[in-house]
Amino acid sequence: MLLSWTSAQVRAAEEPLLAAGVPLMARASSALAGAVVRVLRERRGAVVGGRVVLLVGPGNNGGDALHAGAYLRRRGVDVLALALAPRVHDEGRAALVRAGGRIQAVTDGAAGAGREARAQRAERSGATELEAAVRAAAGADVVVDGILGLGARPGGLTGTAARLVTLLTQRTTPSDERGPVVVAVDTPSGIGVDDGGAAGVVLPADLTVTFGAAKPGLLLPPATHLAGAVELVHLGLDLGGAPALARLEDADAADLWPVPGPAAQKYSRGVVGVVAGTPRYPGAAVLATSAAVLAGAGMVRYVGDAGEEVLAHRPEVVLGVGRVQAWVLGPGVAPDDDAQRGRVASALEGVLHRGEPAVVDAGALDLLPERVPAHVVLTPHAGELARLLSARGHDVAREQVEAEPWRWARTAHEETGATVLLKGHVTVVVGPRGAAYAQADAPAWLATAGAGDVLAGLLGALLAGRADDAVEDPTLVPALAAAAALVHGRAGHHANPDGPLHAGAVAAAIPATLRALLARG
Ligand SMILES: NC(=O)C1=CN([C@@H]2O[C@H](COP(=O)(O)OP(=O)(O)OC[C@H]3O[C@@H](n4cnc5c(N)ncnc54)[C@H](OP(=O)(O)O)[C@@H]3O)[C@@H](O)[C@H]2O)[C@@H](O)CC1
Ligand SMILES: Nc1ncnc2c1ncn2[C@@H]1O[C@H](COP(=O)(O)OP(=O)(O)O)[C@@H](O)[C@H]1O
Ligand SMILES: [K+]
Repeated sequence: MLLSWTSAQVRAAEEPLLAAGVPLMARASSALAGAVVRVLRERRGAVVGGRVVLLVGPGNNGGDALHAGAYLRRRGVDVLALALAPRVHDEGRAALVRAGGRIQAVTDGAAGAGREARAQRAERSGATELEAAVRAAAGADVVVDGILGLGARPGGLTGTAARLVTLLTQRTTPSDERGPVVVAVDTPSGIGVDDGGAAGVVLPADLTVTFGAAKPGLLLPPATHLAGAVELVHLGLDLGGAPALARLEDADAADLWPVPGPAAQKYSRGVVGVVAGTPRYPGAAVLATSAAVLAGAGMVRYVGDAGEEVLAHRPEVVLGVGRVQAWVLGPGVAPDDDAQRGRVASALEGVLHRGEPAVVDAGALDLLPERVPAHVVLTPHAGELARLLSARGHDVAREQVEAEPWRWARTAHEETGATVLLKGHVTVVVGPRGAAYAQADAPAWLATAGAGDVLAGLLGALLAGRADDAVEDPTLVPALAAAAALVHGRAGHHANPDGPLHAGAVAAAIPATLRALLARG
């Protein structure tokens, strides 16, 4: 499991070590230098003679870059530090200079100039300086982004740093193999370290070497897409407490998946009740029931008017109401289908009285009671979440939910009590007691009609299989929801690696995906 802690949690954990004189920056910068050495070896087969440009900001993040630069210089690397702030880390600067590295102040003349003529002169020479800096960075083997880390204020890069990064990103395209490899120090500079925002311009990294612990921003969109591969350097911090945000890996999902023992029978394995689809939209009923069957439910009951189509595709499904361990409510339920909405409402009533876990999706979301227990899982996409929150007095649009998925999923959990699984390229899950997950397991090809119905059925089977545990321990529910998102994403890859997908193929890939996952886990 990949765990992340907020900047405040990381700083608090660093404090006692710094007070005890533990050389955290030396540890961080030597690990950073080690990562750059590996990149140089991979890129050019040798370290000596490699060209590294450091982008250096005003704080300790720049200090890390400068100390790493000193180390690299001693290994025979040509190191140029571009100082993008009036003052940079004193010891780091001295170490780099002692090692024979070059340091160059960069201004772009746009700030602080006095009279007009002087300002124009400064602007001209600043522009030349900036242009030369961009050329040097674009021509390097590796650019080390040490402008800002934990100390980044909201709003992103400003001033010279912003202008340099803008010009550099225009000059280099990520797919250009001749362009520099970008290694970010701790975080890509200017991201929202704790919320994954990217308010201003950010230099996309190929690799982020992060210190002490991953930060939530490295797991959340949009910043996660700017971080590249994330390498964690352990600094020996005692982080204690709960992480802010986690990401499940295959072994975690395997641990959470119920595997039948020899005494299993279909009822003990969990019955899923599915209220989905209508005669006009039977596809959602077929996909949700199929996914529940293929994910290994003991039995699937279908409730609704699309029974014929469901049976034509999945003869294993039983029609009609009966006892279930978990519900899947809402896929393909149209707003004008009073009969199916009535069935959803009565299932939800049962959920409140008897307490089974339930997945509340699509057409069931607007039938959600005011408050529900955490073993009710909402599975909206951003538009549906915006609608649900707007109906409860929050003025929020789809784009805002997409920009800050964790924040709005948290709000929806607080408003409803439900566990909230917010779908998207990164699927964010929020549950009780601060439990939160960000899963990025799916190919973008999964953004296809019906894929959400498959997720709902798959999650329903998992909740039915672990219904007692889910009710007893509500903090387990978000982990189960995250595991379902992981399996769903992996099934997308499995169904057609790197190619187009249709939802039926994703459902069909679930058994093999689970087999592979359980064999590895
Ligand atoms: N503690 C340790 O020993 C260890 C720390 N480590 C390293 O230290 C990093 C944290 O260092 P840090 O606290 O110095 O913060 P950092 O991100 O370098 O920047 C702060 C400076 O930037 C400025 N500034 C902020 N936003 C700005 C903006 N938008 N535009 C312009 N300026 C802006 C801000 O100004 P101020 O807000 O004070 O006005 C301040 O001057 C951490 O990420 C890790 O790399 C590791 O070595 C492990 C051991
Ligand atoms: N860009 C993307 N990359 C990966 N997965 C995505 C992307 N966009 C959407 N998804 C996933 O595809 C599924 C789409 O679900 P949904 O929007 O409910 O579609 P539908 O209602 O048609 O079934 C969700 O599981 C979502 O997480
Ligand atoms: K950085």
